[in-house]
Amino acid sequence: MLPTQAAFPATRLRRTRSSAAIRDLVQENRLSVKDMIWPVFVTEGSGVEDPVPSMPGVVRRSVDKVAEAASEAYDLGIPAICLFPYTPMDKRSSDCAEAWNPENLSNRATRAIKAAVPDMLVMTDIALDPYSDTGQDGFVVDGKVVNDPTVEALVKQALSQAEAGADIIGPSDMMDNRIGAIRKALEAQDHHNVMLLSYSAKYASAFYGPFRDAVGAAGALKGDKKTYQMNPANGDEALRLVARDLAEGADMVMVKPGMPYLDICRRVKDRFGVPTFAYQVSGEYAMLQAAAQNGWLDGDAVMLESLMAFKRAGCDGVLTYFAPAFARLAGPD
Ligand SMILES: NCc1[nH]cc(CCC(=O)O)c1CC(=O)O
Repeated sequence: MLPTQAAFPATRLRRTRSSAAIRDLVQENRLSVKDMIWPVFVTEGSGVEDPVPSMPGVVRRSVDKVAEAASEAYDLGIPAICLFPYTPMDKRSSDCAEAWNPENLSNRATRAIKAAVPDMLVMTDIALDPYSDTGQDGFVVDGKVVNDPTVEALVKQALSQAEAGADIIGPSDMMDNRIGAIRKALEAQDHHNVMLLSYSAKYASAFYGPFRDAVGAAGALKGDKKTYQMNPANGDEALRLVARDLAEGADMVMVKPGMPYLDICRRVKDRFGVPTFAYQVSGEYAMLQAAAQNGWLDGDAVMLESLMAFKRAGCDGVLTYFAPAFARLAGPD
């Protein structure tokens, strides 16, 4: 409800913008590194920091370097890291068995982080695209991504991640019934406190391009992901997906990408009042960084403004490649 405002000059809305002190005092939202999850790419080898060309400032790290980066991130105040593996091509296959190998990159990185910084929250990704020879998030049969056999595989993947010590499991695959199936399996195996942060409203977006380069899925991917990821034209459908995932046992939900979908963030937060995250995805990061590198935008300023937009849209937190840069700029709270 908007209060009735007196007419000018009794009301001058510029009064509360007239100094830095008053602007701070009436500021509605604040950014904190405590609300950030840092996505990190993991690759084979040791001592490796391999730049991702389409994401200036982002590298793929070998497991030892991931553990080192996790310690530094923890010291910067970053509470959570999300792991994405660059699986070697010879370990990608049509049965995607590497996805639930206890010794796969993601699981080794989880254990290494937990050994180095036990209090860092580790989030892992559920989907088959880093392990498949098709670049699709599920099994492909007769040219179609099949739902139910994929969910069986995702359950195995989730259990192997929980065994490795993941705190938060993030199903990004967009199959139907995966949250319920994973939750049931986690409970049955006594992983009662493993959290599910569901990529509930994940759109079939062109903003994932640099990510697919980073995990080596771009070359393999034939076609698109439109039979499972959402149509960017839809909003109501996002609410149905969130409602469904919560009913199946999701603890937290996500909207992805972030900046072009802030209306969805706001609707989800208002409607459900559950922990709501946005993923400021690779393409959003890439376009801001590219413009900043060209001197066309002030990099720090647009980083801060874009991150603030998520808070204003109602998000409790954000997955962002900017997490360390933000932390260095803003300092711990
Ligand atoms: N399951 C795949 C996955 N998990 C996270 C992202 C994108 C993240 C980003 O662009 O930063 C994707 C890409 C896709 O769906 O093709």
